Amino acid sequence: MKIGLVGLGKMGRNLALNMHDNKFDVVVYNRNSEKTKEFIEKGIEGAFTYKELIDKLDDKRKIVWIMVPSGHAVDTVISQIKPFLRKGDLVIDGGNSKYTDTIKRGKMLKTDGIHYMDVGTSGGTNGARNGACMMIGGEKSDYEELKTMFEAVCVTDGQMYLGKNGSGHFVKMIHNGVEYGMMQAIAEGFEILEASDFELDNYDVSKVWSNGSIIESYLMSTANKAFSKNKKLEGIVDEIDSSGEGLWTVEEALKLKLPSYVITASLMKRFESKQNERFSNKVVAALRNEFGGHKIYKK
Ligand SMILES: O=C(O)[C@H](O)[C@@H](O)[C@H](O)[C@H](O)COP(=O)(O)O
Repeated sequence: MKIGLVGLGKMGRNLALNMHDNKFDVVVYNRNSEKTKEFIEKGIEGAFTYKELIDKLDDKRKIVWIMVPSGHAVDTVISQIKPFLRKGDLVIDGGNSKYTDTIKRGKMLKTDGIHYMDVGTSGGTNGARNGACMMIGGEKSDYEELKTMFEAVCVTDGQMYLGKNGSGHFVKMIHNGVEYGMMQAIAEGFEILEASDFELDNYDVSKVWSNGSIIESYLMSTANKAFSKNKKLEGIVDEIDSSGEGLWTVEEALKLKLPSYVITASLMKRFESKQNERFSNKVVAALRNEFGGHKIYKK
């Protein structure tokens, strides 16, 4: 099995290295050819055009894994690779696409007999490199064909076939809604600690909470990592970006008329962060930077 990986951003590059370490043949393509050259220097096969990429894949079945930002970029890649694909080939979207877009793309590709698979990928940049969590939607037979690869690049039990096209991205979207709420709760806790007169050390508190407590978690360890570098998060501007998944989760809750207070409030906090100065906003911004390499604004 040979995978053509499109997009050598922070997630794509780590996933390509992870596949390569696990002895899966991977051919990489990136819009900016400098990154492709870096990979070729590391001994990984690269391509500089989509035609070259697809020519280098197995004749029996071309498998192209897209790791580009959600939205327009995914449609652009699909439209550019499609002329080189044939009936039975497989396109995988490993980004954070909106599940409704995934369903539309799957249907559109199906008219030419091209298979589509959605792989919601979690675990941040470190996960992509050393063992990710993947939420997978598409045809079961495609999943079965790729199962050994999913098992190799994910942590144990960290990959799951969830059902038809869209289900992988749907589950990842809700995952991110939960992520918003959990991060916000952690951030508010630290804001209250910070305002108390106990003169608490954020690093110490996040450390003890990371060892045996009920709220011990990947996110708490991430907070501990951020505070180990900067106990008071000095210099971090308290603005939090969002790439869409929280908003889509809230839209879904509204559509289903389900009261989802925490996730909705967490999303509102992000919007509010663009207007007010709050320590809790710095905490969420620092956590996103730690686990996902997302930009933080510095004073
Ligand atoms: O599970 C993960 O590894 C993260 O969720 C990852 O996918 C990314 O860091 C978020 O998409 C950021 O989302 P926001 O930009 O909306 O905070």
